[in-house]
Amino acid sequence: MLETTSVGWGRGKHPRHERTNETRRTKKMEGTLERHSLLQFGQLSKLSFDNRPPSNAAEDSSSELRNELGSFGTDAEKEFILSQDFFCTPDYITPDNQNLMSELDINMDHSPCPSSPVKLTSAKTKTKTKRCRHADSFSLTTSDSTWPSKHKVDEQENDDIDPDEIMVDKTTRTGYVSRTALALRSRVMPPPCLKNPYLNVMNESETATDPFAYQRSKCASEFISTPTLLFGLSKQIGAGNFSRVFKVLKRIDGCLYAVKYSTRKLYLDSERSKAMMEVQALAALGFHENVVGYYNSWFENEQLYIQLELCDHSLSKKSSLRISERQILVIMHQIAKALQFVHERGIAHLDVKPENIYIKNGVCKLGDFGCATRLDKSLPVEEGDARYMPQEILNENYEHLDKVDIFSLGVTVYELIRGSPLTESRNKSMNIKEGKLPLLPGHSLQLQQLLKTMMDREPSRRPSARELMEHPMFDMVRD
Ligand SMILES: Nc1ncnc2c1ncn2[C@@H]1O[C@H](COP(=O)(O)OP(=O)(O)OP(=O)(O)O)[C@@H](O)[C@H]1O
Ligand SMILES: [Mg+2]
Repeated sequence: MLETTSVGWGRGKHPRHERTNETRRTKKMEGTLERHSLLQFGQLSKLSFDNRPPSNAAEDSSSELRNELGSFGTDAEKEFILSQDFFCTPDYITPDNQNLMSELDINMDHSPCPSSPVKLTSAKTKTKTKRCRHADSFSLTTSDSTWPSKHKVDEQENDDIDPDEIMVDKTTRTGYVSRTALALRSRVMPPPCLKNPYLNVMNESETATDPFAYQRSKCASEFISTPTLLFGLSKQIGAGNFSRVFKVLKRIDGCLYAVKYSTRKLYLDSERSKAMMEVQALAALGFHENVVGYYNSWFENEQLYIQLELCDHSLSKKSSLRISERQILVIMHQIAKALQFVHERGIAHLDVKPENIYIKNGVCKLGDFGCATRLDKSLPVEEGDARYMPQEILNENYEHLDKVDIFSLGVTVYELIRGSPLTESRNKSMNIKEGKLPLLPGHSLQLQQLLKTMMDREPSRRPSARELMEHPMFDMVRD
């Protein structure tokens, strides 16, 4: 069995006992939801910034999702409808006739905010504090019109707080901390603020030209209201070993996204830092059409949420279908492009497999950067799914981490050609790891030869992603 081949894999993202297809199937069947425990409106913070407009989410209309949800009938299906509770308040459908502007007017305090607050003792100055505080809470309500009434009540109850508690700096505006902010902070546990280790690999000019660098660092320290409230309708579309993925509608822009969240609660800083590696890798990489787009991430209720570009499905859906050689070449070429991009930024993916390759409008996107590490071995190596890993990784030889991805892509393509999930037979998987591929009837010898090289036992003999891209086999699919 495959497990026997994965000796010494305890450190990986995929524990040995969770590697079997059976377990995987069972996991994917888990449609029930831990309902409201997530929405405790506490312990949240914003890690990064919405840094790109959605590329196409708008075209996938919200009404489509509403229709899909509306057609659910059975109890099992209703389970999924309940998943809406995950991401939204009970009024999860934004009323069509809402008049946002007039609501803003009602909340708006037109009084000027004092530019330099001073210690307030008189009734008059107390009023000033109130005004300023109103202005502050206005900014919250504009960004989140569904700010829970529970919080509003809290604020009113706190109305008699001694201004001394509020004015932390008596002379400068920058030192002003509003009551809203104080109330928020009392419920917030910010994530550890770390330097992005994946960004170190970029040369200075690349970092300097990162158009979002400023916003990222600025927003890393910002607190916002419960971010899941920003999302309306939702429906589970995937599950991994430690995560679930939802298709969600973002209220404010009306676009659909995928939001992945960790099923395990991350109580320790070390656990949170580890989970954050995935978003740090995504953020450091930036945009590439063959890499799943990253928008935002945050901690809420000790779970990490990642807002991603929504794709149609993963390639694993295709592994039961017969795929033509041309389609195979398209997939290989597009993922080789993604790998070239990732490797050039000094990063290895280390979990390339059909489940982690998504299709959107016919374009392949590499996703799930939960195992991403640096090629220079300055970060810990956490290997992906053992079935797709070459022997050297199992022997903890990390000299050629980029070639690990090439090997995994070879196995992925081999699996797609076979049309059935990889066998868990030890003998067969050992043969693959040795580069001994059985003949693949109906496919060109050139393709089979290429796969054999990609899965060579000796990593240095495998082509690099760039070499792969330039292979003449791909001439017919190059755009
Ligand atoms: N952006 C997305 N668009 C559409 N579906 C997605 C997206 N991200 C993830 N999925 C679906 O959710 C599944 C699980 O996601 P992902 O692989 O990121 O989770 P994971 O817990 O890291 O997985 P594992 O550790 O088991 O590899 C994917 O196989 C895919 O089917
Ligand atoms: Mg995955």
